[in-house]
Amino acid sequence: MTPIIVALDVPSEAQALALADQLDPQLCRVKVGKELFTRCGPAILKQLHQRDFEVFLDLKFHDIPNTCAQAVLAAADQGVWMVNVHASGGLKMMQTAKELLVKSNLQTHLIAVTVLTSMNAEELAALGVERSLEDQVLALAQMTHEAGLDGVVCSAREAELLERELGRAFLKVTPGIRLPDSDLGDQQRVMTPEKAMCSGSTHLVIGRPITRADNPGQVLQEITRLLPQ
Ligand SMILES: O=c1ccn([C@@H]2O[C@H](COP(=O)(O)O)[C@@H](O)[C@H]2O)c(=O)[nH]1
Repeated sequence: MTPIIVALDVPSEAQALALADQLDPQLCRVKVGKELFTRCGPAILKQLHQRDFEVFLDLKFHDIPNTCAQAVLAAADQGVWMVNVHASGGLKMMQTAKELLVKSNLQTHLIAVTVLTSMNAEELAALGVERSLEDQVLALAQMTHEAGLDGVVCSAREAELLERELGRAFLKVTPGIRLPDSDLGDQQRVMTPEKAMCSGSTHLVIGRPITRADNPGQVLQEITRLLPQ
């Protein structure tokens, strides 16, 4: 199965479906994030499922344990393939969400965001985090693992460390993927698709390098060809 997840960061159902219709569900999954979901609601998930896409609902829940768990359950009830929370919500928040999914017999993958790929070491320090960025990613990933979740969102730069410490089966879902000629935009911890896969990423989240291309379907095919088999 393909490791590529295309981020459909657009403001309307029409734009999201026009993009999806240029992508092959054999070559990618799609990600629905805060912008699209807040504008379109669960209807967009149904439309994407009807087109045979598996969907990562990227709403990054972060709340008290009961509220977070119920939100994760509501997402999983929509039939999404993957949903996420912020690891900084803590062990109990993550455990409660996972337990509710298991009790409800839902197979949706639950992962947790460590440190956003748009952040660098200085910005993390400005939040009062005294550990290095890598140590903070590792500490949050270890907590996520302890809580029984399926994996984390991290940058590809930390994937090798996490594979060494937590194993290959623990998912490393990595945004901040850029082609050599792509604009970085607001991303700071970036890597190319091939290097990310060789560094231990299990899934690549790719937004603008595909969605802002003149021919998104063709760029998806080109990236697929570049990946190690
Ligand atoms: O740490 C994170 C967590 C989530 N994201 C999301 O991934 C995509 C990346 O899009 P690009 O256009 O390829 O930059 C976007 O939807 C983010 O919300 C992230 O970038 N970093």
